[in-house]
Amino acid sequence: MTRIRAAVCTAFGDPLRIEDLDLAAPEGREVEVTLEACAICHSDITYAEGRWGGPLPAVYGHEAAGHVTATGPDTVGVSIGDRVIVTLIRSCGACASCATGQPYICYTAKRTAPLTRPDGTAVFQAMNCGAFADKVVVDPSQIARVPDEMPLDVASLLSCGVITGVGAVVNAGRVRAGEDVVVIGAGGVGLNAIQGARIAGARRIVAVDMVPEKLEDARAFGATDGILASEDKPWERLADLTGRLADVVLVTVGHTGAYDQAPRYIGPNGRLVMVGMPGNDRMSSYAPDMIASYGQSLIGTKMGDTVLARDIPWMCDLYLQGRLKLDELISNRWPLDRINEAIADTKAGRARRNVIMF
Ligand SMILES: N[C@@H](CCC(=O)N[C@@H](CSCO)C(=O)NCC(=O)O)C(=O)O
Repeated sequence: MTRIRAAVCTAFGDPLRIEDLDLAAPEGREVEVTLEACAICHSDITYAEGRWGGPLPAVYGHEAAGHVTATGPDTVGVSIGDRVIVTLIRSCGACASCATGQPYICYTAKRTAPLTRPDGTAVFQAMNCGAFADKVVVDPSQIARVPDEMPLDVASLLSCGVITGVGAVVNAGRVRAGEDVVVIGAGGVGLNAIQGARIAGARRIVAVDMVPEKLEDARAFGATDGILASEDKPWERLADLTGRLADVVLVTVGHTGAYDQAPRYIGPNGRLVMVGMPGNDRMSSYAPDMIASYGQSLIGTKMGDTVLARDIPWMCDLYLQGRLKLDELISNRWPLDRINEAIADTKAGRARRNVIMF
């Protein structure tokens, strides 16, 4: 058992409270990772506001990186000192999802409960991580090694926003060279979808956002064009710009309004890739006859359909070659004590990624 400092949610919607907690020692194959950085993702905010439910008290945070400081008695292939990212993708390796190459939708992996208050009260390790804390204990399936040349604050972004955006394009959307791509939302995930489309060789990459400055950001990450979502019938601008509808449309924000509009941008045989996750029970509507008669597909994706052992090495290489922008994604670094200010800044839509440094 180790004493850690963590940001704890005690009531949905309230500021997180910095508390000392006890973290159990790693059991079985588990590993303890001392964190250097954890970025704030909109999913942390959705949980902290109660829009996805879940037990309380809880520690959120799931986009992290650090180095391994302890291993369980049965851990294999991981050494103390390894520099790793920590993700929420916990996979058992044996269920139907894992056996068919989809560890990102394994829902059978054993849940651990390593967190307690000093008085013994259980604290929920949200999203399998609880990484708004200076240390975590996680399953080894959740970690991936990163090269020594890669700073860990930058590496932390790979744990969610980058793999979700790039993976949605490459793994889920299967964008091919020469296809036209629309990315709705140019925030922390959308910018990565945009650079994923650039890496995949898309012809036109059209960013759609409510905020003009975000369309400028989008261009820096590879967008060829931008459409202001606040315009009347913004989808009509697509044909003006490119002369055709899109092959692939990605919704990267958790807004049902964006999902309602998305099919308007898709051409015959096109794919709608659903990435952003609205709160529970939020609905969108579609015209099924159009989707059927134009042979279109709706594709849901969690964590960019990422297989860590396959995808993290190539993304690290692309970063080191200067082809995957990561440094540019970090807006600010914050100490854990100021996490509520960092969350407010993320909620205000000002930041690409705010990173908590331990
Ligand atoms: N509506 C769902 C929760 C949505 C969901 O799947 N959230 C993801 C976080 S997205 C990462 O940015 C998740 O992995 N949640 C935790 C988990 O699956 O263990 C619901 O009702 O739960």
